[in-house]
Amino acid sequence: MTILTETGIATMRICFFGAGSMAEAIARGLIHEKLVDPAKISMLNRSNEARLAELHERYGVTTVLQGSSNDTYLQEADIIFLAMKPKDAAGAISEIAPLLHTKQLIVSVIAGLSIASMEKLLGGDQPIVRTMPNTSSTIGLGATGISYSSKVTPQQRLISEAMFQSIGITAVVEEPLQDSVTGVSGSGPAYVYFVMEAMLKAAEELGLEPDMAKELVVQTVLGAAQMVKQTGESPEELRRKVTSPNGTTQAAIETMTEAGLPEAIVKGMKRSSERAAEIGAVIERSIAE
Ligand SMILES: NC(=O)C1=CN([C@@H]2O[C@H](COP(=O)(O)OP(=O)(O)OC[C@H]3O[C@@H](n4cnc5c(N)ncnc54)[C@H](OP(=O)(O)O)[C@@H]3O)[C@@H](O)[C@H]2O)C=CC1
Ligand SMILES: O=C(O)[C@@H]1CCC=N1
Repeated sequence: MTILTETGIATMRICFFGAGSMAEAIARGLIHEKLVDPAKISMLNRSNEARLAELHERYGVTTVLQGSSNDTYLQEADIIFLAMKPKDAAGAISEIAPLLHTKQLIVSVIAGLSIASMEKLLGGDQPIVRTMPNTSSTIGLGATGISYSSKVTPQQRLISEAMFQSIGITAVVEEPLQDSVTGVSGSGPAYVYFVMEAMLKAAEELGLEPDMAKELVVQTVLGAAQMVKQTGESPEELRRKVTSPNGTTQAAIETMTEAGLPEAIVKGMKRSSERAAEIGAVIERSIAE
């Protein structure tokens, strides 16, 4: 608590530029963990008023449509989260660049968007934090990769890490590794949900009622993740303990291996990482043109 108080974060105004799923996950976490008062948070989007009304209702934050009459939220914020889709990022960031000043901390969650591209778009000397969080931040179980531009001060690093640690764990990485973090934990929750979807489908095909199937599958995934965390044993060791020689699990694992499951997961994760780099390159080219 002392470190958080020292950073002065409780007195800071935070503006989310882009009010979608990721912005909500972070804002909810910060509010729920009592790191920031909702009165200090503003959330802006481009057109979706119903979404803004929902966020205001749910969290008590100030919500506004981005536009000239609302510039003040961006101008007065101490911390600005950039949280729109990558395709909207270049246009949106260059539009607000003239409003910003160099004391503001810019925190991006945008996949692929490099610090160099943001520096070009902002055209100023703002300290920039590039992050790759995930949606589990909503319940305080996020995993966020963090990289800093050379302008970020030690105090601003503390603030950034405190914010993301309040909603999960953090890993400070060299910027080139952010695309790898995207492939691992940024997109990661979706892989687990994808596996769960298949497990649910199979459970129902095996005759279980949907509600019961869901309860069994969720508890199995939760228990398995907690086993890795709490026992300190590797997933491989734990898998071996489930697998009796010539038993049911061995039969399942052999079938899944023959069907190419391990390779498919590795290939998919590498593709996510590669896609993050592609997205970043597209933005970079659009700025250069
Ligand atoms: N979802 C995830 O799991 C993760 C997402 N990310 C990154 O987070 C970013 C946001 O993703 P996500 O939250 O899923 O996206 P969403 O589509 O849910 O939200 C994007 C938001 O940005 C707003 N927006 C778009 N253009 C502008 C603009 N010009 N000015 C102001 N607001 C604008 C949209 O408003 P409107 O609807 O009104 O246009 C919308 O509220 C992406 O860059 C993604 O790469 C990172 C990690 C995980
Ligand atoms: O799918 C995406 O592009 C974003 C980035 C990581 C998770 N969701």
